[in-house]
Amino acid sequence: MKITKLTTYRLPPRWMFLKIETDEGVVGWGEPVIEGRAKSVEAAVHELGEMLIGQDPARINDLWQVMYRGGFYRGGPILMSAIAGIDQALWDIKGKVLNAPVWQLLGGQVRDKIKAYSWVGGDRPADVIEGITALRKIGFDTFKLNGCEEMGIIDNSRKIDDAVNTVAQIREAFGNEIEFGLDFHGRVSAPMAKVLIKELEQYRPLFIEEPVLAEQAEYYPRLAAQTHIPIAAGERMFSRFEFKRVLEAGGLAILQPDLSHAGGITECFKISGMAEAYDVSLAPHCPLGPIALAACLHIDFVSRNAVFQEQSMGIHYNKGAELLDFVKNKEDFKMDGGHFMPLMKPGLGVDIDEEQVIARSKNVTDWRNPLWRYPDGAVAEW
Ligand SMILES: O=C(O)[C@H](O)[C@@H](O)[C@@H](O)[C@H](O)CO
Ligand SMILES: [Mg+2]
Repeated sequence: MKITKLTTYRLPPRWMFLKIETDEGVVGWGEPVIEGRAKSVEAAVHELGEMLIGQDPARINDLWQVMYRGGFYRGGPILMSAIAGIDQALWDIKGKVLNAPVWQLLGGQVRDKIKAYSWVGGDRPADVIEGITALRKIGFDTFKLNGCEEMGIIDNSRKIDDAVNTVAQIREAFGNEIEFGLDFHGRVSAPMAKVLIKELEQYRPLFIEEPVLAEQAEYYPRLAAQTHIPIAAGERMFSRFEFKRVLEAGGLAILQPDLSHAGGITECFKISGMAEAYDVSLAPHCPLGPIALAACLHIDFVSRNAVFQEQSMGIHYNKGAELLDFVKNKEDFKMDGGHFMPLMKPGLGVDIDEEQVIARSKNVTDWRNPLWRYPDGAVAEW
């Protein structure tokens, strides 16, 4: 079998799908994208595609090494997201050829179901509580919310109180019948993270995510040393060579590699094994579309240290398309009591509605993340 064509489709809300065709008619789908830089990743996919045309799609490990090591300059969000989507599509092809779901090819299930969590938006505590109440009705009991708005490098106690007040009201409303992670989203400097974490300790959030930016990862062990709250990060780390450093330094209790940013299934399966060796859990990052989610689920079902799975149903970013809009077999993303069941169809197990993809890929507006500024005009971390 030989790879014959790569076609990319940029789609609402901020996704990109990749279709890889072969000379025997077997097709694989992937989701290479970095939110806000879809066109850059699209260019990278087609640059890397030049090395794939005519190659045997079954040789995933070799093709991965060719794409990664074949370039003198490597790594980073754009190239690793391009490799990720191509890798997902190659695993999709392999599963279809061998008539088995990817988790079966990776050694079979390690669990029967995986807990899902849902984003809950809202700027005021009342909105957040309303959101959680609605999501509980459809089976979720685990949530994630932004831990704070923009936060000055050194900010005042009112900003801290605002952030803590939301969390206090959530605990007040629901006690410990629910759990929630707080995503600091890299918005917070190390000194402010120290203060915020200290004040939040008493409310026992399930985890605190990206308490500081990945480029400040040396603070993760220091912040972990001051708190009992598990620290999570990983969505802005792009290969096992980056994850190696944070595992070695310690401090992270939860690794959150993104299956569409960190080199795909091949790379994230290795990362999950590395994390297990350090007794660190895995919670793949996934605010994206159905192919990215499927890739996460295949890793969840073969990684004992996977603990919960992010998914984007109803996420505040999904304007213009919802998680399963481009999927024919919506029922295969089976949920039971806030847990995903395994995808059973061959390959990634996602049946893409190509007609819809083609139609909706025409004149797509490119999503950009907001550019925040402090009151004094300086750029703030979003
Ligand atoms: O944890 C999450 O889902 C993320 O932090 C998410 O909010 C961002 O990755 C966003 O997608 C960036 O545009
Ligand atoms: Mg995050």
